Amino acid sequence: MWQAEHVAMLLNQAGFETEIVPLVSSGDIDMRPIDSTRQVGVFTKRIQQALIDDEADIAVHSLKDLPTEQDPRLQLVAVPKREAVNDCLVSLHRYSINSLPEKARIGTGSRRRAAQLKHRRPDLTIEPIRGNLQTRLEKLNSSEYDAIMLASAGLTRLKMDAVPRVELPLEEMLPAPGQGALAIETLASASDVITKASCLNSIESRAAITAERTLLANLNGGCLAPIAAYSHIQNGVQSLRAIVLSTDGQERLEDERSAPFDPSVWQAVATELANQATENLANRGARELIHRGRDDAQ
Ligand SMILES: NCc1[nH]cc(CCC(=O)O)c1CC(=O)O
Repeated sequence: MWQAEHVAMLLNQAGFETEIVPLVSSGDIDMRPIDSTRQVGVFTKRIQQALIDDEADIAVHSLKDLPTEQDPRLQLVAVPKREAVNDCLVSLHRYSINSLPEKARIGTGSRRRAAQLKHRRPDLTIEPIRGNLQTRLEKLNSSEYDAIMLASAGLTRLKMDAVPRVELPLEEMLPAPGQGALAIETLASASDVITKASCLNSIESRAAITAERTLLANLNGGCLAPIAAYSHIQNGVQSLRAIVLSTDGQERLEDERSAPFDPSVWQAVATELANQATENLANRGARELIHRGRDDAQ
């Protein structure tokens, strides 16, 4: 709802009228772990269906939740300027990764977060956790966990500034492809809406998430593999950093590269960065790591 209202506000500022169509996704209702027994798109399918059924003109998603495979009936029209991309560690004691007590129990359902944490602290125990932010924070308070890991963007959007959190630097915890960005989708045939919604696009955020998501798609990672990627543009240069890990965090492959950013060919630059990173990681065994991770989960 925050995301939809935020986008409505941006559209209003651009002079367009909006109406919110509240929807509930299967990912909101079904509290089983999000694993390979479930389909992709648990947070986005219901919202996309509203476009197809003409219940809504514009879909607003967390970009991180949007599968990389594009439904041909739909179009990713805009990526607004990205917010906080990093993850944070939430605990009553404001632990950092280094100061967590020996063998602490950490709540996360993300293999990417678990693997990066275990890489630094093999002694920690990872426990699954699901539910919206409020539910997860209640579980922390009832001391089922010593700490939980969350995207900072979620806490910031919900103005949960009172929650004791330690921001994790990108060197310790690289985010998921698309983390902290929103995705605005429409029907591919809705040219009028496409023209209006395009004004919300940030070309730099779009270029960054394109590099991250192309890498994810190239590696066939889906949303479950321990793959982290972060791209951004600074001083006319686009950089891409990517990490692939084994689920236990013991093995870790990293790639970092950059290229001059040119807005007129942003898509080619982003794709080329991702393709080169993929090739380098694949040559070092990334596909095997990802494959093994899949078997671990079954
Ligand atoms: N389905 C989980 C999800 N999808 C997007 C966010 C956070 C906000 C974002 O990354 O844009 C979250 C929660 C989390 O990872 O803590």
